[in-house]
Amino acid sequence: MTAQILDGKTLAQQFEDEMRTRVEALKAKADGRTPILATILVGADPASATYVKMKGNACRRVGMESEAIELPASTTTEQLLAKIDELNNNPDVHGILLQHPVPEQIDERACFDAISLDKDVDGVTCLGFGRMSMGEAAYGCATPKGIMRLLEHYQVPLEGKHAVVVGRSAILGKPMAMMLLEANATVTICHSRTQNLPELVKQADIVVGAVGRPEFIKADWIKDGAVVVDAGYHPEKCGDIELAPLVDRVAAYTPVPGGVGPMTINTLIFQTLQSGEKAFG
Ligand SMILES: Nc1nc(=O)c2c([nH]1)NC[C@@H]1CN(c3ccc(C(=O)N[C@@H](CCC(=O)O)C(=O)O)cc3)C=[N+]21
Repeated sequence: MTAQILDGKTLAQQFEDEMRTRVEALKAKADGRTPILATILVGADPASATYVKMKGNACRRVGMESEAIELPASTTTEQLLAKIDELNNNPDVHGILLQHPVPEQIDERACFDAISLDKDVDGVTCLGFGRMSMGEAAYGCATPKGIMRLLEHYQVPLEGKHAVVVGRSAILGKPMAMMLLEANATVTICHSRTQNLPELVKQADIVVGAVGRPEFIKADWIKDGAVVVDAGYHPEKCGDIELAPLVDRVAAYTPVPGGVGPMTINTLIFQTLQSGEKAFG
Protein backbone atom coordinates (compact mmCIF):
# COMPACT_ATOMS: atom_id res chain seq x y z
CA MET A 1 0.00 0.00 0.00
CA THR A 2 1.30 3.44 -0.84
CA ALA A 3 0.24 5.99 1.72
CA GLN A 4 -1.32 9.28 0.77
CA ILE A 5 0.87 12.21 1.74
CA LEU A 6 -1.11 14.89 3.56
CA ASP A 7 0.85 17.68 1.91
CA GLY A 8 0.43 20.72 4.13
CA LYS A 9 3.04 22.74 2.31
CA THR A 10 1.25 22.57 -1.04
CA LEU A 11 -2.17 23.08 0.52
CA ALA A 12 -0.95 26.14 2.42
CA GLN A 13 0.37 27.60 -0.84
CA GLN A 14 -2.95 26.92 -2.55
CA PHE A 15 -4.84 28.57 0.32
CA GLU A 16 -2.48 31.56 0.12
CA ASP A 17 -3.35 32.00 -3.56
CA GLU A 18 -7.05 32.06 -2.64
CA MET A 19 -6.44 34.46 0.24
CA ARG A 20 -4.52 36.93 -1.93
CA THR A 21 -7.66 37.57 -3.96
CA ARG A 22 -9.74 37.98 -0.81
CA VAL A 23 -7.22 40.42 0.68
CA GLU A 24 -7.31 42.50 -2.54
CA ALA A 25 -11.08 42.63 -2.44
CA LEU A 26 -11.05 43.62 1.21
CA LYS A 27 -8.51 46.40 0.62
CA ALA A 28 -10.60 47.78 -2.24
CA LYS A 29 -13.58 47.93 0.11
CA ALA A 30 -11.59 49.37 3.02
CA ASP A 31 -9.95 52.35 1.24
CA GLY A 32 -6.59 50.57 0.97
CA ARG A 33 -6.43 49.52 4.62
CA THR A 34 -5.23 45.99 5.23
CA PRO A 35 -5.59 43.49 8.06
CA ILE A 36 -2.67 43.65 10.49
CA LEU A 37 -1.34 40.83 12.67
CA ALA A 38 0.67 41.91 15.71
CA THR A 39 3.29 39.33 16.66
CA ILE A 40 4.84 39.40 20.12
CA LEU A 41 8.16 37.70 20.76
CA VAL A 42 9.51 37.83 24.31
CA GLY A 43 13.22 37.03 24.60
CA ALA A 44 15.65 36.01 21.91
CA ASP A 45 15.23 32.25 21.43
CA PRO A 46 16.46 31.76 17.85
CA ALA A 47 13.92 29.06 16.94
CA SER A 48 11.02 31.20 18.23
CA ALA A 49 12.40 34.22 16.36
CA THR A 50 12.45 32.17 13.16
CA TYR A 51 8.85 30.99 13.56
CA VAL A 52 7.62 34.52 14.29
CA LYS A 53 9.46 35.82 11.24
CA MET A 54 7.81 33.08 9.11
CA LYS A 55 4.39 34.22 10.36
CA GLY A 56 5.06 37.86 9.43
CA ASN A 57 6.36 36.80 6.02
CA ALA A 58 3.23 34.72 5.38
CA CYS A 59 1.08 37.80 6.12
CA ARG A 60 3.00 39.86 3.59
CA ARG A 61 2.86 37.12 0.92
CA VAL A 62 -0.93 37.44 0.84
CA GLY A 63 -0.90 41.25 0.97
CA MET A 64 -1.58 41.73 4.69
CA GLU A 65 0.76 43.39 7.17
CA SER A 66 2.35 42.36 10.42
CA GLU A 67 3.72 44.43 13.25
CA ALA A 68 6.58 42.67 15.02
CA ILE A 69 6.88 43.47 18.71
CA GLU A 70 10.04 42.27 20.40
CA LEU A 71 10.35 42.45 24.16
CA PRO A 72 13.40 41.66 26.30
CA ALA A 73 13.73 38.32 28.13
CA SER A 74 13.39 40.24 31.43
CA THR A 75 9.82 41.45 30.62
CA THR A 76 7.37 41.10 33.52
CA THR A 77 3.80 39.81 33.35
CA GLU A 78 2.56 43.36 34.02
CA GLN A 79 4.60 44.80 31.15
CA LEU A 80 3.39 42.13 28.74
CA LEU A 81 -0.22 42.61 29.87
CA ALA A 82 0.15 46.35 29.25
CA LYS A 83 1.40 45.69 25.71
CA ILE A 84 -1.48 43.30 25.00
CA ASP A 85 -3.95 45.85 26.36
CA GLU A 86 -2.52 48.48 24.03
CA LEU A 87 -2.90 46.11 21.04
CA ASN A 88 -6.45 45.18 22.11
CA ASN A 89 -7.33 48.87 22.01
CA ASN A 90 -5.59 49.61 18.72
CA PRO A 91 -8.26 49.52 15.99
CA ASP A 92 -5.59 49.00 13.30
CA VAL A 93 -4.64 45.62 14.80
CA HIS A 94 -6.88 42.68 13.83
CA GLY A 95 -4.99 39.76 15.28
CA ILE A 96 -2.54 39.19 18.12
CA LEU A 97 -0.03 36.34 18.29
CA LEU A 98 1.89 35.81 21.52
CA GLN A 99 4.62 33.32 20.69
CA HIS A 100 4.86 30.39 23.10
CA PRO A 101 6.87 29.74 25.23
CA VAL A 102 7.48 32.99 27.12
CA PRO A 103 10.23 33.29 29.78
CA GLU A 104 9.33 31.51 33.02
CA GLN A 105 8.79 34.62 35.18
CA ILE A 106 5.80 35.49 33.01
CA ASP A 107 2.31 34.12 33.67
CA GLU A 108 1.71 32.89 30.15
CA ARG A 109 -1.89 31.81 30.73
CA ALA A 110 -2.83 35.26 32.11
CA CYS A 111 -1.24 36.89 29.07
CA PHE A 112 -2.95 34.57 26.58
CA ASP A 113 -6.28 35.24 28.30
CA ALA A 114 -5.75 39.00 28.13
CA ILE A 115 -6.03 38.82 24.32
CA SER A 116 -9.51 39.97 23.36
CA LEU A 117 -11.64 37.24 21.81
CA ASP A 118 -12.11 39.08 18.52
CA LYS A 119 -8.31 39.39 18.08
CA ASP A 120 -7.47 35.85 19.28
CA VAL A 121 -6.66 34.63 15.76
CA ASP A 122 -4.16 32.10 17.19
CA GLY A 123 -6.93 30.56 19.32
CA VAL A 124 -5.10 30.52 22.64
CA THR A 125 -7.62 31.99 25.09
CA CYS A 126 -9.65 29.94 27.58
CA LEU A 127 -12.76 31.66 26.27
CA GLY A 128 -11.99 30.72 22.68
CA PHE A 129 -11.22 27.14 23.72
CA GLY A 130 -14.43 26.86 25.69
CA ARG A 131 -16.53 28.29 22.88
CA MET A 132 -14.92 25.99 20.30
CA SER A 133 -15.45 23.00 22.60
CA MET A 134 -19.14 23.83 22.86
CA GLY A 135 -19.47 24.17 19.09
CA GLU A 136 -19.80 27.97 19.27
CA ALA A 137 -18.05 30.42 16.95
CA ALA A 138 -14.41 31.08 17.84
CA TYR A 139 -11.09 31.15 16.04
CA GLY A 140 -9.50 27.74 16.35
CA CYS A 141 -6.16 27.16 17.97
CA ALA A 142 -3.76 27.44 15.02
CA THR A 143 -2.00 24.06 15.03
CA PRO A 144 -5.00 21.78 15.71
CA LYS A 145 -7.23 23.90 13.46
CA GLY A 146 -4.58 23.63 10.74
CA ILE A 147 -4.68 19.85 11.16
CA MET A 148 -8.49 19.84 10.88
CA ARG A 149 -8.32 21.92 7.68
CA LEU A 150 -5.74 19.50 6.26
CA LEU A 151 -7.84 16.43 7.13
CA GLU A 152 -10.93 18.08 5.69
CA HIS A 153 -9.18 18.93 2.43
CA TYR A 154 -8.06 15.33 1.99
CA GLN A 155 -11.53 14.12 3.02
CA VAL A 156 -10.17 11.91 5.78
CA PRO A 157 -13.25 10.36 7.42
CA LEU A 158 -13.48 11.25 11.12
CA GLU A 159 -17.04 10.41 12.08
CA GLY A 160 -17.15 7.40 14.37
CA LYS A 161 -13.41 6.81 14.01
CA HIS A 162 -11.12 6.28 16.97
CA ALA A 163 -8.69 9.19 17.19
CA VAL A 164 -5.86 8.87 19.69
CA VAL A 165 -4.19 12.16 20.61
CA VAL A 166 -0.84 11.71 22.32
CA GLY A 167 -0.22 14.91 24.29
CA ARG A 168 -2.47 17.26 26.25
CA SER A 169 -0.95 20.72 26.03
CA ALA A 170 -3.14 23.82 26.17
CA ILE A 171 -2.49 24.91 22.59
CA LEU A 172 -2.18 21.53 20.91
CA GLY A 173 -3.35 18.26 22.50
CA LYS A 174 -6.42 19.54 24.38
CA PRO A 175 -7.90 21.67 21.59
CA MET A 176 -7.04 18.91 19.08
CA ALA A 177 -9.06 16.41 21.10
CA MET A 178 -12.05 18.77 21.33
CA MET A 179 -11.97 19.53 17.59
CA LEU A 180 -11.90 15.83 16.73
CA LEU A 181 -14.78 15.26 19.15
CA GLU A 182 -16.74 18.10 17.48
CA ALA A 183 -16.14 16.24 14.20
CA ASN A 184 -17.77 13.14 15.75
CA ALA A 185 -14.62 11.11 16.25
CA THR A 186 -14.28 8.90 19.33
CA VAL A 187 -11.33 10.47 21.12
CA THR A 188 -8.73 9.08 23.50
CA ILE A 189 -6.23 11.51 25.03
CA CYS A 190 -2.93 9.98 26.13
CA HIS A 191 -0.10 11.64 28.01
CA SER A 192 3.11 11.03 29.95
CA ARG A 193 1.36 9.08 32.71
CA THR A 194 -0.76 6.91 30.46
CA GLN A 195 -0.30 3.19 31.07
CA ASN A 196 -0.13 0.82 28.10
CA LEU A 197 0.48 3.66 25.67
CA PRO A 198 1.56 1.38 22.78
CA GLU A 199 -1.64 -0.70 23.16
CA LEU A 200 -3.84 2.40 23.09
CA VAL A 201 -2.08 3.85 20.05
CA LYS A 202 -2.49 0.46 18.35
CA GLN A 203 -6.28 0.95 18.46
CA ALA A 204 -6.18 4.26 16.63
CA ASP A 205 -7.71 4.87 13.23
CA ILE A 206 -6.15 8.33 13.49
CA VAL A 207 -3.04 9.05 15.57
CA VAL A 208 -1.99 12.58 16.44
CA GLY A 209 1.54 12.99 17.79
CA ALA A 210 1.63 16.05 20.02
CA VAL A 211 4.08 15.22 22.79
CA GLY A 212 7.04 17.39 21.84
CA ARG A 213 9.66 14.65 21.96
CA PRO A 214 11.53 13.51 18.85
CA GLU A 215 10.19 10.21 17.47
CA PHE A 216 8.70 9.29 20.86
CA ILE A 217 5.85 7.39 19.20
CA LYS A 218 7.25 4.23 17.63
CA ALA A 219 6.25 2.92 14.23
CA ASP A 220 5.35 -0.54 15.58
CA TRP A 221 2.68 1.00 17.87
CA ILE A 222 0.66 2.07 14.84
CA LYS A 223 -1.74 -0.25 13.04
CA ASP A 224 -1.75 -0.82 9.29
CA GLY A 225 -4.05 1.55 7.42
CA ALA A 226 -4.11 4.25 10.12
CA VAL A 227 -3.95 7.98 9.40
CA VAL A 228 -0.86 9.49 11.01
CA VAL A 229 -0.67 13.17 11.93
CA ASP A 230 2.62 14.43 13.31
CA ALA A 231 2.40 17.80 15.05
CA GLY A 232 5.93 17.60 16.43
CA TYR A 233 8.75 19.82 15.20
CA HIS A 234 12.32 19.32 16.29
CA PRO A 235 15.70 20.76 15.31
CA GLU A 236 16.56 17.31 13.94
CA LYS A 237 13.89 17.97 11.25
CA CYS A 238 11.79 15.12 12.56
CA GLY A 239 8.50 15.01 14.40
CA ASP A 240 7.05 13.12 17.38
CA ILE A 241 6.41 9.95 15.37
CA GLU A 242 8.87 7.49 13.89
CA LEU A 243 7.62 7.94 10.35
CA ALA A 244 10.05 6.23 7.98
CA PRO A 245 8.92 2.61 8.59
CA LEU A 246 5.26 3.65 8.24
CA VAL A 247 5.16 5.17 4.80
CA ASP A 248 4.16 1.98 3.00
CA ARG A 249 1.72 0.56 5.50
CA VAL A 250 -0.46 3.45 6.69
CA ALA A 251 -3.34 5.06 4.77
CA ALA A 252 -2.01 8.60 4.99
CA TYR A 253 0.52 10.66 6.91
CA THR A 254 1.74 14.22 7.37
CA PRO A 255 5.41 14.62 6.45
CA VAL A 256 7.83 16.56 8.69
CA PRO A 257 8.67 19.12 7.47
CA GLY A 258 5.94 20.08 5.01
CA GLY A 259 2.87 18.80 6.86
CA VAL A 260 1.39 20.38 9.97
CA GLY A 261 3.84 23.32 10.27
CA PRO A 262 2.81 25.20 7.13
CA MET A 263 -0.88 24.62 7.96
CA THR A 264 -0.36 26.17 11.41
CA ILE A 265 0.96 29.37 9.88
CA ASN A 266 -1.70 29.35 7.18
CA THR A 267 -4.46 29.01 9.75
CA LEU A 268 -3.09 31.95 11.76
CA ILE A 269 -3.07 34.24 8.73
CA PHE A 270 -6.42 32.95 7.44
CA GLN A 271 -8.04 33.78 10.77
CA THR A 272 -6.34 37.21 10.69
CA LEU A 273 -8.00 37.79 7.32
CA GLN A 274 -11.36 36.71 8.76
CA SER A 275 -10.89 39.15 11.64
CA GLY A 276 -10.02 41.93 9.18
CA GLU A 277 -13.11 41.13 7.12
CA LYS A 278 -15.23 41.47 10.25
CA ALA A 279 -13.59 44.74 11.28
CA PHE A 280 -13.92 46.35 7.86
CA GLY A 281 -17.49 45.14 7.57
N1 LIG B 1 1.30 31.10 20.29
C1 LIG B 1 1.90 30.17 19.53
N2 LIG B 1 1.25 29.69 18.45
C2 LIG B 1 1.84 28.75 17.65
O1 LIG B 1 1.25 28.28 16.66
C3 LIG B 1 3.17 28.31 17.97
C4 LIG B 1 3.78 28.85 19.11
N3 LIG B 1 3.12 29.75 19.87
N4 LIG B 1 5.02 28.44 19.47
C5 LIG B 1 5.78 27.49 18.71
C6 LIG B 1 4.88 26.59 17.87
C7 LIG B 1 5.61 25.97 16.71
N5 LIG B 1 4.97 26.44 15.52
C8 LIG B 1 5.37 26.13 14.24
C9 LIG B 1 4.84 26.75 13.13
C10 LIG B 1 5.29 26.45 11.86
C11 LIG B 1 6.28 25.50 11.65
C12 LIG B 1 6.73 25.23 10.28
O2 LIG B 1 6.22 25.79 9.32
N6 LIG B 1 7.71 24.34 10.06
C13 LIG B 1 8.20 23.99 8.75
C14 LIG B 1 9.70 23.82 8.80
C15 LIG B 1 10.36 25.09 9.17
C16 LIG B 1 11.84 24.93 9.41
O3 LIG B 1 12.21 24.51 10.52
O4 LIG B 1 12.58 25.21 8.48
C17 LIG B 1 7.55 22.69 8.31
O5 LIG B 1 7.11 21.92 9.15
O6 LIG B 1 7.53 22.44 7.10
C18 LIG B 1 6.79 24.84 12.74
C19 LIG B 1 6.34 25.15 14.02
C20 LIG B 1 3.98 27.31 15.89
N7 LIG B 1 3.86 27.40 17.21
